Amino acid sequence: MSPMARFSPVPAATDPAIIRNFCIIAHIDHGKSTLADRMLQSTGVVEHRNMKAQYLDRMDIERERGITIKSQAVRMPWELDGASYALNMIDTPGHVDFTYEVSRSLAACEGAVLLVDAAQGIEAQTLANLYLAMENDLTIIPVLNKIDLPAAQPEKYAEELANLIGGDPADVLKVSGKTGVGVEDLLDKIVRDIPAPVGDPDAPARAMIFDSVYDTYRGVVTYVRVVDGKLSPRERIQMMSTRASHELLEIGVSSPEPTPSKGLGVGEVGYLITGVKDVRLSKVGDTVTNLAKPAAESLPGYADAKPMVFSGLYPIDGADYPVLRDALEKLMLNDAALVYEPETSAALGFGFRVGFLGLLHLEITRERLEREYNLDLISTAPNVEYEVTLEDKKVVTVTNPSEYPTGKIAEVREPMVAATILAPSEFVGAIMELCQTRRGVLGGMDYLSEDRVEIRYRLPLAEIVFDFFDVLKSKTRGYASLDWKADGEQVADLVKVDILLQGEQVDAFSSITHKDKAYAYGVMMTGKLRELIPRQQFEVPIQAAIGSRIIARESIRAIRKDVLAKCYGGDISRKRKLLEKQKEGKKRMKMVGRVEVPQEAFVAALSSDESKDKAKK
Ligand SMILES: Nc1nc2c(ncn2[C@@H]2O[C@H](COP(=O)(O)OP(=O)(O)OP(=O)(O)O)[C@@H](O)[C@H]2O)c(=O)[nH]1
Repeated sequence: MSPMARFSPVPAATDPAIIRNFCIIAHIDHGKSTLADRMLQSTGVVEHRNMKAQYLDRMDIERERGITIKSQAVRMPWELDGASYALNMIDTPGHVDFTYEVSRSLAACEGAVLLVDAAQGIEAQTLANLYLAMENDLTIIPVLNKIDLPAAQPEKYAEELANLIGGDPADVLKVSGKTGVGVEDLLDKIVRDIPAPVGDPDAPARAMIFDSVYDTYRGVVTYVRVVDGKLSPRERIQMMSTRASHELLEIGVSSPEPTPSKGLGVGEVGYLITGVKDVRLSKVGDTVTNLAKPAAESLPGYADAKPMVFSGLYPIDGADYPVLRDALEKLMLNDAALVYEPETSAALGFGFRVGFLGLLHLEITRERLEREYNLDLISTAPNVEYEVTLEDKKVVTVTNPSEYPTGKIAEVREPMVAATILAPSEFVGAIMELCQTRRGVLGGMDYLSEDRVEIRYRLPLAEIVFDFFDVLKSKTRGYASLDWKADGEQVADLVKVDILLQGEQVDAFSSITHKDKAYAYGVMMTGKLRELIPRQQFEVPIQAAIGSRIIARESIRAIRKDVLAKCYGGDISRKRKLLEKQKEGKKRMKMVGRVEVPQEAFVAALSSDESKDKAKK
């Protein structure tokens, strides 16, 4: 049968027996978005000529970076053996920073397509996502992708997959999202293997919120999966956690453009709009019910996402502070994982301390602030959250090195992670060496096949969150993959290193590091600043110190800068111009004590190139 013959319009509010809710889970770059796009095409939801590459990734940054951040749900019609079905595909992000978004999407599905690149095999996030899917009791359909690649080894990796989840290697589907080979078979298999949703159509309505997105024109758009009962337009709904009630202005499905419907019944996935402007009023994990006939019990929710990495964000131009505040408020409407509070820095002025899920989340947030709100920002060196117990037993949580207590400290605890690394076995030595230098403790090791090994380490988050992944990649010629999750905390020998300019502490440059690494940080930072700060009219010592102990020192020699030296004629207007220009330049200087530091020096000293490289991966 030609694919055209299988198109049919989106069915209206639906008998649960014909619904299949699924998501695609994969390691980053294994081709999830490409396959999703191909499915949209094969089911006729998006016509070929309207196809923008990666339809589901709506944000520009996502498209540019080729990564998926926010989950979206799309409904697709499909016919099998003469019967019509409605497939709801829920897109999930693949990057380790966004695991919490994956688990939300999984809870809305009955099945998952486990997609593996046929030239790469199983990777760390394949495993992490598979375990999440198994915890949610989803039916798993193993699929090898990119079989069009000359380097593909479908037989070998089908065996690896079958070993991992059980079953026959011959049952592993082989597809190419790029050419479309096997995609229709996959759609058939989704209909056959994934169970239809079950729920009580006559019970009071219960729908689970798995995503909430702020849209400039429509306000908050909430994505729900109906478990019991039915939601209809114009009725009043209630959010079970807050008891807030709203009128349902619109309810519908994305296919892929939002299409209003007469209601959503058992097992259906769609969106609703109530006119609220704040995503926090439509909290992910909350249960929506009917105000007139409310459900007695809410559905199990999700744990809130916990920020892992903190950084100070400051506008380069202090006058932009209110713009930054409003922009953060708007971003938070759309990103429940983002947390922030105002802070001030002697060096950088007014700004915010912002909590992120990881470095990629930080980079994306910063890029959105700069691009969508036209802001120029400085972000301070990212750090993790420490717990400090003082000798008087008081416990202080430190998310900013400048808050590090000065009193007598009994112990400092740092967050730990359980990391899983997958790599060809020839790299085991190099990986273990790297993990040891990062204060890791080996947890175990398993061979997935003869030449591929899974290595588990417990590591301090602070040691892996910045450049670990880049170093790992370079030590394994790009073959290793990494996944990690939070794993408690440990007591560690940590110190705060301060940077002093002419004896004045510059708060933005303070850092909390392990004692053994403090010296290296001091040398690096003082060296960087010596390069970046222009000479002044007096000598400027730059020092790194732990408490009152100096551990590194550089100095900038004195110079007298005479801007008029070049104008020996008597042209007074030219002289005035030069003096004006110098005044302009001064505005962009920050005074640290008596030392003038150009804004750019802060930006350059604080910019970490590693993090940018990492975000691109
Ligand atoms: N040859 C070949 N390349 C493919 C195929 N599917 C995807 N690719 C390429 O693989 C790369 C990654 O594909 P994406 O679809 O962006 O991967 P993804 O898993 O969605 O990535 P994230 O959204 O970041 O998790 C892109 O360069 C695609 O063009 C395929 O079937 N064959």
